[in-house]
Amino acid sequence: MASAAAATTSISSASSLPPHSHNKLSNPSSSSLRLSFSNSSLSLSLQKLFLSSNPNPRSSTILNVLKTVHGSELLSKSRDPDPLPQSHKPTILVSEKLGEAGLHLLRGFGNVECLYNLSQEDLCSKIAECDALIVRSGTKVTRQVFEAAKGRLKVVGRAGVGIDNVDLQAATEFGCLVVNAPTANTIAAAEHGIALLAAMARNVAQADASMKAGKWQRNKYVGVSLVGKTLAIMGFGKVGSEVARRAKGLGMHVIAHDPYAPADRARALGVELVSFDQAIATADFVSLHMPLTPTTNKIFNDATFAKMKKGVRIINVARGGVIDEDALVRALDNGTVAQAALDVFTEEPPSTDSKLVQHENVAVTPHLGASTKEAQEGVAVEIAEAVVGALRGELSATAVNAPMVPPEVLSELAPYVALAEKLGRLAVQLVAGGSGIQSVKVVYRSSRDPDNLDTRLLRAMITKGIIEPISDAHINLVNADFTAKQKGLRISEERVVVDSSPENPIESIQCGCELGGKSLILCRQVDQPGMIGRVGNILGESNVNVSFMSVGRTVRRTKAIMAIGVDEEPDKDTLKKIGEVPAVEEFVFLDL
Ligand SMILES: NC(=O)C1=CN([C@@H]2O[C@H](COP(=O)(O)OP(=O)(O)OC[C@H]3O[C@@H](n4cnc5c(N)ncnc54)[C@H](O)[C@@H]3O)[C@@H](O)[C@H]2O)C=CC1
Ligand SMILES: O=C(O)C(=O)COP(=O)(O)O
Repeated sequence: MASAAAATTSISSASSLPPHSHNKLSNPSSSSLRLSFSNSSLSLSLQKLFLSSNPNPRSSTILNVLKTVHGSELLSKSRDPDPLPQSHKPTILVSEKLGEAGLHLLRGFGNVECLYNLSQEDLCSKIAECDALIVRSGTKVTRQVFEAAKGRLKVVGRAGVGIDNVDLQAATEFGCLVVNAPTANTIAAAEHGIALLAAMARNVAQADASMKAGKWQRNKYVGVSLVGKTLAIMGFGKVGSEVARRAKGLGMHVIAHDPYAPADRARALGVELVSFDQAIATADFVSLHMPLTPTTNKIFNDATFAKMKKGVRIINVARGGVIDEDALVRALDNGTVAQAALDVFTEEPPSTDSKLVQHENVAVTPHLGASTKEAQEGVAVEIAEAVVGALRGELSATAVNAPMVPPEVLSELAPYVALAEKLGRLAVQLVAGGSGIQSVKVVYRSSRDPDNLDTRLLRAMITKGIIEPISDAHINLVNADFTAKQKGLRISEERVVVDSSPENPIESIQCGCELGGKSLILCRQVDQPGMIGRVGNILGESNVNVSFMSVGRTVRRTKAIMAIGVDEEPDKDTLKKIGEVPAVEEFVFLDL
């Protein structure tokens, strides 16, 4: 835990002091409920209560958070922050070959089991004993795997980039974090792309096979030059950019298509960003570097091959699934595509009689893009660190299904993170007695330009705080949003620019909870025995049914507040009797 800087939270009504409040204080307009945070503990100190009997049924109560310094266990299953008995180390299953440096790191933290080539059935029966699973591209982590884990699996680490072999939706629903290792194999994949490009242009693979078959076919294997040719990079991310940089060095004219890539990054490399159709229509070589997603699935098909320049050459070190392989065979047969160099396939390994693999104008490698010694050691360490961090409950910068926050944003927001969760938790418990919230509005006040304020993490933490007290499921950062949506809870955000020190990324956070169909008596009183009974009796005598009650205090025998949910509105006499209880300083009836 980081050392504590005191922080203040204030609670106030969304509306101005209403005419129906019952206030025994001299200066009602300045009243507020103050909560202070110190280290990870939350203490509540009532100063003045500022309450409203708002005729508007959608009145909201707002918690304002200023700053604090906190550490936090962000990803632990927080009902049980340390679900493993202290004596037991976590079990980490490694289902594909991983570099030794990564294994060493993992062994220093948990019990590591390396079991390669497991069938789905064996994986499903093993997974219930595991806290973490580390895979590469060869293991299918399906919904059945998450179901079979029975809630124990906390993290799946993908030792590489592509996570198309992991069912992310299922992982999220089961609250299982998925992390990957997005940077360590970039250069290896880019170099393999360039190797395939050059080898294809000069028929290296085919000529090699021919010579080994005893032939000397100099005329058959005349190639094409790269210099001056146009290369279209499809997917201008990490690998695509590195391929572009290298291709420029070979004297190629490089264009790229990527709907999400910033133009200035392309410009800096001397690459022109163009539309999909423009890229494929003008390129002599097309190199694929986009992820496999529902949008990119078979994006290269009969229709797209037909738009390509006759005699185009295709390189794929991304994913086999982005190409309709039958369509590629047709395009190779009719000469639309002159050659293809493929590292990846829809089914891996492809069948030995695959027409594509056997095609004389196709060169293939068995998914070797990331397979250099350097990349494999790097990936292993990158994923081991991410998995160990996740098992410790830390936030991961490479989380795939939880808010991914760049390290610099993470360090800047760290003081607010734990507090944001407490804010949500407090809002739901204090305001709604644990239920009945329909929507939540979070307002961030900051001197920053709203586009410069990454609030995904804070939003997720607030959601976790709100959902956990009203859900039976284990809630963590991964499934908080999903569970909120399932409960029909709407969460909206607003960023307000204020004039404050630019050093602080956030001046305040407000969390407003809108309730539906609730009636509430909020009461501030001297903390003394019998208060719950006295107020309860008054309500009981008037046949007013209590739906929930929560009490908080700051200093023993000094000040307390009480929130009482009621099924029906108490009449004036009943409210008067509550006001006449000597220890009650202020109270209000809210029809929300
Ligand atoms: N063959 C191998 O061993 C390896 C394969 N890969 C594959 O390469 C892919 C790219 O890796 P990185 O560059 O590290 O990922 P990245 O995330 O840095 O780049 C992917 C780029 O594709 C873009 N993109 C998304 N949808 C697109 C679309 N419809 N059209 C065009 N562009 C689109 C994204 O905006 C992004 O810029 C990975 O998803 C993985 O599948 C990565 C490493 C090794
Ligand atoms: O990182 C990627 O996306 C890859 O395709 C590498 O896959 P691999 O880890 O070699 O099975």
